Amino acid sequence: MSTPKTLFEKVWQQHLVVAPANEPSILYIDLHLVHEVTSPQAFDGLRMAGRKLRRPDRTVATVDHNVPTSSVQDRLHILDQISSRQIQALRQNCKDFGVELYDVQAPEQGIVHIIGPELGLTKPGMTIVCGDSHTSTHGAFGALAFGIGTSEVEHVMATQTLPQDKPKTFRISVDGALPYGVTAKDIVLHIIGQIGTAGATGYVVEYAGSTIRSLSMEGRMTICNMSIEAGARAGMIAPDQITFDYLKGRRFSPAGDAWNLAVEQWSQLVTDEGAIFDRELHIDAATLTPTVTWGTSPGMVTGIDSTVPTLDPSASEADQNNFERALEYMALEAGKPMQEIAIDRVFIGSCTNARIEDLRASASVVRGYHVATTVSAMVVPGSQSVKAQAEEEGLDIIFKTAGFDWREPGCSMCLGMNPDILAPGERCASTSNRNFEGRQGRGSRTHLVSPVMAAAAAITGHLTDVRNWKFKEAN
Ligand SMILES: CC(C)[C@H](C(=O)O)[C@@H](O)C(=O)O
Ligand code: SF4
Repeated sequence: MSTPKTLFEKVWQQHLVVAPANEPSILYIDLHLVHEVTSPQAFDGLRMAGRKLRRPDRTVATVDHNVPTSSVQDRLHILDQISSRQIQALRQNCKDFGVELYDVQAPEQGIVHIIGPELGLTKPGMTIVCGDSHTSTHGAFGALAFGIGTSEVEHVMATQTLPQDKPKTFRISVDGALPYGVTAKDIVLHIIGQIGTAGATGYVVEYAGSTIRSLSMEGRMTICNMSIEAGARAGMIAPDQITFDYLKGRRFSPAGDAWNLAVEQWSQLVTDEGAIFDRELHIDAATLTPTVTWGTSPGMVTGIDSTVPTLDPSASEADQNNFERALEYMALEAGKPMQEIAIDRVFIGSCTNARIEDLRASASVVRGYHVATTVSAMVVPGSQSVKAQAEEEGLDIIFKTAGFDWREPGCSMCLGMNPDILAPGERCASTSNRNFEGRQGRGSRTHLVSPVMAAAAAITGHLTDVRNWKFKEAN
């Protein structure tokens, strides 16, 4: 019998072109996703070298980071010069190099990590890269998916391969039923809080266990998305019936006999019994609570029913300094109950939490209520398709009636690269993935939360324990 293998090892081995000793291996890349920010120099490099794209048919581009979300009109006439130039460059490059581009008005447009899965471009067992750190999202399908730098983007464009050092493997098993009010976002925030933002550096994480198995694809994507915030090279979840059901019938999913064959092959993509990981962590789901960040890194988390932590005198000097700096930046005092933190803005969006299920969850909290008078709140669907689906279900009406701004798809307030930013000093409950200093605009203060927690905060005007929420029925 052959040695038991992990899911990662199977995908890795199936894509090895060569594996020379003492040098990085060369991996074949199945799918290359492209957006406007990290591709211009790569295309320029190809142009200067007089090269073509090796596999334009395995390359797909969209615009997400820089597009305004205020109105279709604003997207067609982008005022910001840098954004406008980057998007214009992507249009020209895709034309010159024969790449499919889902432009602002295309029904397929959206955040790159949202459209890959929803179009069925993302498939189990693939290698997927993109010049974007949150490419880890696609690992939820049992793909090996990771972010690459601009020079690597050029390498993949030219050769459809990538030199890679083999990462180590780390299995994080979460078992048991999720307590009421606890979501996939809370699981991943908890994990990052526990292992730290460098806790998975050098590893590919496989999420396993009954809790993970019970999650929808949306929830699994939320978890894999934030793997990078724990430093991981990638996050992966073995494909199963939930994965197959999600993919069936999607535009680029196999159909007919090819579907049955694909499912048969995808079903092999599980970690074999007895396979050895370099590291393992077990989490009991019963210990999880709705989790929120208080500081300026995704690892600075606490339970919503807890308080802003106090300085740990046994921590290293560097950690103590970081801690104090974070409190100062966030304008918080140690010991303050999390639920007493008032917020100015709410952002429901991003590749972490702007899929249809996320919007449904937020809407279920919002239904029948109104946004607090002190709060300005927005919902930014992750893609045109999510937006259309939400509108079909009437979720937009629930949000708009409650006083939320209902926007066009894009990265939006997840990062300050488009007009959706916080004013200096403003505090936001956000469903995104990063709360770094200045992430949502200069001087912005971010609390990372789940979609239901963001919705509850919008209504009450402060961080709120969604476990006590009184849901109102549709009338
Ligand atoms: C702009 C892009 C390169 C960046 C990333 O790599 O993640 C962005 O998507 C982010 O989330 O910070
Ligand atoms: S939504 Fe945010 S995290 Fe995701 S790709 Fe866009 S900027 Fe990056």
